[in-house]
Amino acid sequence: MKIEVNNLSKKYGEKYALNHVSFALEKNKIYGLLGRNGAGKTTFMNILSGQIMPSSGEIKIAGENPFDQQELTESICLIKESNNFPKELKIKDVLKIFSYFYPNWDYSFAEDLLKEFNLTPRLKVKALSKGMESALGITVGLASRAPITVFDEPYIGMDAPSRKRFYELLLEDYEDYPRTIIFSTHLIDEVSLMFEEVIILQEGLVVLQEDSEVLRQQTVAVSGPTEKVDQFLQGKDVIELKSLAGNSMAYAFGTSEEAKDFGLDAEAVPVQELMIHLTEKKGAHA
Ligand SMILES: Nc1ncnc2c1ncn2[C@@H]1O[C@H](COP(=O)(O)OP(=O)(O)OP(=O)(O)O)[C@@H](O)[C@H]1O
Repeated sequence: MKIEVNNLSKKYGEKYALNHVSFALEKNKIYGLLGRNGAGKTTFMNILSGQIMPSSGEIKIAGENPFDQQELTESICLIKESNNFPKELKIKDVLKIFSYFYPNWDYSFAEDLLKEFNLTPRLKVKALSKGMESALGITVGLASRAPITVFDEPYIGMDAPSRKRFYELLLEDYEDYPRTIIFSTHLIDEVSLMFEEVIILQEGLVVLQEDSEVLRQQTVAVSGPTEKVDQFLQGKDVIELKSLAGNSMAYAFGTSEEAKDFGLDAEAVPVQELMIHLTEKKGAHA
């Protein structure tokens, strides 16, 4: 489902959490929604999923204004960082309730996911550890197969192997059942390879929206003798530069071909570094 965001704002008092942003998300793509604390990511995801109203502007889903709550509920699954489920419910009841909401719900996939994450269906939500509660959120988010699935830092408390398994399961299921997935995270380098497109917010503005492959092609990490690195960097937008004992390492906008012409070693720039750089330069790449 295509999502069009038109001149969307959310104001709290005098402060804009989102400041007249416009952008579009294509259907069946995995988006990374990135930005520093307070950038407006959660605000956007909450408006998209109908949890809060915008101050002005609109979001259209598949060309329509999603006024109808039923339509929204069926189309969008938002899994937040915490408190996704009533504490008194048992896991099996959580799954039952969500299976009613989502027409594409896959019962056997949900059961497989419970086993995968060692979740016992008769346990109450209040008895779960943080990581187990996150795993339940992920189970619901994936089994919903909602055309728009939104994960807002969904893995709090999960250990690294469980998170890795989650990313693998998401990609496997997405291959078989493509949908629009919006993923907000601070663990950027852990998941950046999964993103097909990256959107970076800063202080309520979109400072970058770019195809991940294009980003990878347009930026380069170089290393070599300081003199050569300096020559290569002439006239380029430098993301980061470190020098030690006659050698330098730099992240910059440029291609690996150019870097190799200078006789430098070239690799991809970690998306996390790019995000830090772009959100330091206020208003850059608007
Ligand atoms: N209910 C609220 N009342 C007042 N201000 C709010 C409210 N919700 C969000 N804000 C403010 O709006 C701005 C954007 O917050 P938001 O939670 O969307 O950011 P975020 O990018 O999700 O941050 P984080 O990465 O820390 O989760 C922040 O300045 C925040 O303080």
